[in-house]
Amino acid sequence: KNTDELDAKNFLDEYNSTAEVVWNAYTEASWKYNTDINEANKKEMLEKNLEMSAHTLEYGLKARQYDTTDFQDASVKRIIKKLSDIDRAALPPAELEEYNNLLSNMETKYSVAEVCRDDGTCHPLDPDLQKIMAQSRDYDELLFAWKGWRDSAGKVIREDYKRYVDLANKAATLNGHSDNGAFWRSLYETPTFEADLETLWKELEPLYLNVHAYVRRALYKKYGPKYISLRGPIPAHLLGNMWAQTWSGIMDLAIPYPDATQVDATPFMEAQGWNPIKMFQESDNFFTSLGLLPMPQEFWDKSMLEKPSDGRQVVCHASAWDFYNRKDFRIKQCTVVTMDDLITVHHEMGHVQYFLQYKDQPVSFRDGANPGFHEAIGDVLALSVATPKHLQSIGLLDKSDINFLMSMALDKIAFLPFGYLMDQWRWKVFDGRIPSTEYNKEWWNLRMKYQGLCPPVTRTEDDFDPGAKFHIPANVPYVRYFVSFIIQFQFHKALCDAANHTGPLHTCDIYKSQEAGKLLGDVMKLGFSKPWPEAMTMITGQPRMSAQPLMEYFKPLIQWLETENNKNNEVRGWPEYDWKPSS
Ligand SMILES: C[C@H](NC(=O)O)C(=O)O
Ligand SMILES: [Zn+2]
Repeated sequence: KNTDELDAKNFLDEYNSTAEVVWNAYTEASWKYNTDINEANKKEMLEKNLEMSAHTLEYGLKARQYDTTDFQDASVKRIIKKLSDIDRAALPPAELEEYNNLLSNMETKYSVAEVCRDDGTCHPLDPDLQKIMAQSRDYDELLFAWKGWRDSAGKVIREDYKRYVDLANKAATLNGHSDNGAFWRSLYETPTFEADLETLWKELEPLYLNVHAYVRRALYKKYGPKYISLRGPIPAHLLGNMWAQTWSGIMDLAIPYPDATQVDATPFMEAQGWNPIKMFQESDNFFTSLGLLPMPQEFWDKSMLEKPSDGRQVVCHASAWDFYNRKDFRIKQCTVVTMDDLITVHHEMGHVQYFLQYKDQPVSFRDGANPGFHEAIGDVLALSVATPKHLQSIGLLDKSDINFLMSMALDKIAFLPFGYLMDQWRWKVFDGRIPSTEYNKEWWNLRMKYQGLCPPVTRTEDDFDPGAKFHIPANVPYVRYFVSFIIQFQFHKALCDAANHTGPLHTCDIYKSQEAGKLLGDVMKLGFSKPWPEAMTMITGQPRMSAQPLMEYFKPLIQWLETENNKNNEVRGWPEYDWKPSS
């Protein structure tokens, strides 16, 4: 083994400069394919992917030659350790090619899937089916979109997925992990990670049960006893979202005080002629108001901020892109002018801000402190943007606190069980606790256990409902969003303290606070260079994930919900777990 630290430093310099070139080439090809899905672009992307894996393999094997035990420089040790895990590059060439083809085929099938009516008109997920799921209040039309999407997008990738699991596990074991789920969890560098997540969920479950019971009552009023049991699970297609992962789409049914001013800024955005560019400029303005970095001109020149109207097929799922040349950063989003998408704009801009802040780190450190950090940044700013005070200041609405907190809870609290169950399903698939013969049964067992949902129509193993959620065909881990929805409230509280905010946490708007911006900017500059508990301590003064700030933020609503649900003698949970809606 090579114990020469100077030699290792030179090796890492060579790695860094060659990686920037190879990763940039792949990212450009991947962008081209994602914004113009066709065979030629797919071929180019797959070639560049193989070149990237060849580079990862070459340098990964060299990195493994070093024994860094007695090295002085902690960063050199950290990078050598990270390089030594070569992920899919460990697969034999034929299987690597098969794996990459599987991944691009699954993501493409998802992105081009449509649901067609008897009259021949067909609907893509974005914007058509998403709009139906958020706005329709017709039980059968919702069922048409819900079942149609799962038939068109989920069912068709079930066999691909089975093979993907085998290859992902093979790559993981070749890198010394027990299975691919263990590899994904290793990115958090936290031996007690699973126990920590369960502790957080147990603390937050009572909040979720209160929101679930309250929303079930609202849906009962709308759809009646045929379709809703006040002691049973909720049919999964009635929650205002294709995956029932956030519920603000049915805020009109759940609003506590209908005569207090509306909570949804969408009508105001439309009335004032907002367009996607304006939404991104508004977000950029928020970041610079904190003293954070503005988007570079290249961002405005090269991003795709709307769904193209020239017939190109694109991957509409919103994403932020780092081109690893310290200059080029983009967002790809099929933006619609709604409050919901204004929040998503801030989410994606948070990723780009992180890219900008750590762009001078070595490529191995151009990542979030952990994947949850990366997902949290944009949401932290959105917590300020969504406040009545801030929306007023940008000429949008005003309203009562409970209505506002309910709209936030329908997204932030409703999401927690979904964010938690997605990778519980995948970790069990990867470690064999869920065999392929039970993919769908176990998916719905988890959907029932954590979310208190049931399918509106019978599901079988001919279906593959997890495949109808982007991150499954796209091989994007998901527990990062559960982590993000916890830590974003820790960050929010810390930044509000830095901004000398006084009063209840949910009224805090850090807009224009240079102190808050500096705190956040300094953490983003670290990238992946330090273990995330150090980054957490820099912001919050302590190293752990904690549910306390989220509970503090929602405190006024929790009390209101307890009172309201007790008044209605609501059952918390779904003891009638085998109830089914009439179909
Ligand atoms: C929460 C997650 N966000 C994202 O992919 O950007 C989702 O959309 O499911
Ligand atoms: Zn994200």
